[in-house]
Amino acid sequence: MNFIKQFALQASGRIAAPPSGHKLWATPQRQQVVIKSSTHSGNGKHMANLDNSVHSAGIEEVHNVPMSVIKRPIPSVLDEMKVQSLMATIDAETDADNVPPVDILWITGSEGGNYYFSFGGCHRFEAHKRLNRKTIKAKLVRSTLGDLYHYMGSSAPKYLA
Ligand SMILES: Nc1ncnc2c1ncn2[C@@H]1O[C@H](COP(=O)(O)OP(=O)(O)OP(=O)(O)O)[C@@H](O)[C@H]1O
Repeated sequence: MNFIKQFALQASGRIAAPPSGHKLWATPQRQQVVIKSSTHSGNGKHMANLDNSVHSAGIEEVHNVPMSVIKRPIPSVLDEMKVQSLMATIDAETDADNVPPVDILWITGSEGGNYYFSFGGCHRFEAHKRLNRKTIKAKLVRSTLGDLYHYMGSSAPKYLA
């Protein structure tokens, strides 16, 4: 746990905190998953230049985040054709890098647990889910409960522990 706390403490501001390479993830349930991160896509293209949201514009590091740790509190309204099209793109190994990483809000709870919230990227998320992908490419946007309130209003949790 000290190792994980080190990551959390080092992180400040809207940056992807962990260094490149393997990262040990902890969920509130204390599950631990080793995943890989990189600043480059598989074919060497620099992902940061492909599609930056306003939230992740300054973040270059891309992580393979386990789908199972991502909370999506707001149901998606989906365009079925777009989901199907994205599934085909993601499934075609050579085209997969055309799909940019989603943004994930990373919040550290008051007792040190890590929480990963996602609001946009509805079609990319759904496509990964239907393809039974275990992970999704994402940029981690260091966030607070205040940021969560911005998305969820009074439905936002008052604390995360
Ligand atoms: N076959 C495809 N269909 C749709 N988008 C694709 C496809 N291949 C690559 N992309 C890229 O994937 C990204 C999809 O992002 P987009 O904002 O359109 O949807 P989303 O974020 O997944 O869902 P939403 O905007 O509804 O939350 C775009 O950058 C788009 O260029």
